Amino acid sequence: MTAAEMRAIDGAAIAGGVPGMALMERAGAAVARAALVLRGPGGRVVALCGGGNNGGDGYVAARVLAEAGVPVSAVAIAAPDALRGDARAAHEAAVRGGVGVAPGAELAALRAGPGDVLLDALLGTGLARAAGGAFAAAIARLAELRAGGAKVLAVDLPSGLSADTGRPLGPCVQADATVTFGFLKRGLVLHPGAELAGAVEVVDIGLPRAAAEAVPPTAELLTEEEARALVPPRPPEAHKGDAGRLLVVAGSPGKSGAAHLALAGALRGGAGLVTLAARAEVLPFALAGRPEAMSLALPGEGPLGPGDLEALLAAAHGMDAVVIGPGIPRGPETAAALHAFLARARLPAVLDADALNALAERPDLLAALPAPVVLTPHPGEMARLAGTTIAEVQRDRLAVAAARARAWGCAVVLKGARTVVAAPSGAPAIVPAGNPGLATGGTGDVLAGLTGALLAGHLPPFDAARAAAFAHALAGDLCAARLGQRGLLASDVAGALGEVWARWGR
Ligand SMILES: NC(=O)C1=CN([C@@H]2O[C@H](COP(=O)(O)OP(=O)(O)OC[C@H]3O[C@@H](n4cnc5c(N)ncnc54)[C@H](O)[C@@H]3O)[C@@H](O)[C@H]2O)[C@H](O)CC1
Ligand SMILES: [K+]
Repeated sequence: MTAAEMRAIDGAAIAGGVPGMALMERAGAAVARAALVLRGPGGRVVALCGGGNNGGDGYVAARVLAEAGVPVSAVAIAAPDALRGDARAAHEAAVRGGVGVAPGAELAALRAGPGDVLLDALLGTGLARAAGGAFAAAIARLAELRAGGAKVLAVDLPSGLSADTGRPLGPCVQADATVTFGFLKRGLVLHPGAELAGAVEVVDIGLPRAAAEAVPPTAELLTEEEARALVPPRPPEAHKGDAGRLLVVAGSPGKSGAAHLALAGALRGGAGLVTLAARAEVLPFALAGRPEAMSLALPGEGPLGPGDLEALLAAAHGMDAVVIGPGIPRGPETAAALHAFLARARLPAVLDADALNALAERPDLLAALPAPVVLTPHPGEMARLAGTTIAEVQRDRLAVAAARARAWGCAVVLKGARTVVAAPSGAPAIVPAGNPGLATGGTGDVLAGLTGALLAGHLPPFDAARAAAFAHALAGDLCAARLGQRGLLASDVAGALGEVWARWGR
């Protein structure tokens, strides 16, 4: 959920007769429970409270702990007389319940260490700008005390983190754990928010189902079970033609490995028959150790261009899907040739790497293609295709992927930490698997081949893209567990796809 979506659900719940104070009570009680889990023997709890409802949750948690006899106090980072509504009531109840509330000025004198828990109830989904003044000072103090051994428990989300993008707006709390209310916020799943939040617990605060259903999600977290369900089991009587025929156009001198890895991804991805089309000099290296693949030499030399069109169309005959891009020889003539090929072959296609770079000159051509297309850009390729910068792409990966998928009428797999998969309509999916070990040469080629294999197996493009992105990330996690992130190679990831299928019973 985004902050606005949470506000809408909250509003619908209150309009539907659930008092806001009841929500705040459950939120605060859940925070109190989590604080007891984090607290060490004899530890104290201190709630640092802001001026909105996030602060109100902090006051409720402090009161609940005081009622349970836990040593607890609060620090008012926003002056209590400026509090309104439920937050004001929560503060008053805390004071009545015996919670000592110190003014923000006393923050510098606050002591906390091992065993103690600091509640970050400064700012939640109401964050509107970078924290400054007393809020920035409180965030800095939390970091100092955490360095001294105290634990930080974030209320709803680490203060300073954008609930929508996963990026801090300015100074931001680093938490050990976060208790979030009702639904995961996007920012807790996307990087770097996922690290800033620590261990995230989603708690039910009694938001009615009807209130939640009134606000359809605009992003989905893809679960392993959902990804698995996208991949159909093989029918008992399957033959290799049913499993799909895939054409892979990949590789050039110096980049024959890209073709090799795309083939590995395609074969381990379960394509029934895989054919590589590449310049003759690429084939011996690309096919080495891959006797399962077939091949076709593209006559001519240099960049792919109009001269390759007839040979590629002949190769595409009878195929179910095509992967184009990993390591292809590219020149100014390549974009038009690829477009002509896709327009005439009318095959579901995965476009990766240099095919994307070629099309960056004419991304408008994508919208008019006759068959479904999956694009698998990394942030640099996306920036070129979208005519923007990498920083802009990374600032809001979900929004960029969704907007480009809509504009180009394609499924888009925006690779990187927390891969995002978007379709021309509907909510984009976040893939909560994968690790930095996948940031190594060739893993993208494996993903392109794998996605092509699923497309060739007649999965709709968004399903193929989501299943492939999850399976690939999970294979990367299985490899990292064995080899470390540093030791992981792209070819290991292709091999580990087999373990993913075995785990999924596919
Ligand atoms: N989702 C729910 O159903 C429930 C959520 N609860 C909690 O409420 C907060 C959101 O509360 P809200 O009052 O809208 O906002 P905040 O407390 O996050 O912010 C308060 C206030 O602070 C101002 N502000 C914004 N940015 C800054 C800044 N950088 N520095 C200083 N002040 C800033 C802004 O004007 C805000 O109004 C949610 O996260 C949950 O914790 C409910 O308690 C339970 C139901
Ligand atoms: K917070």
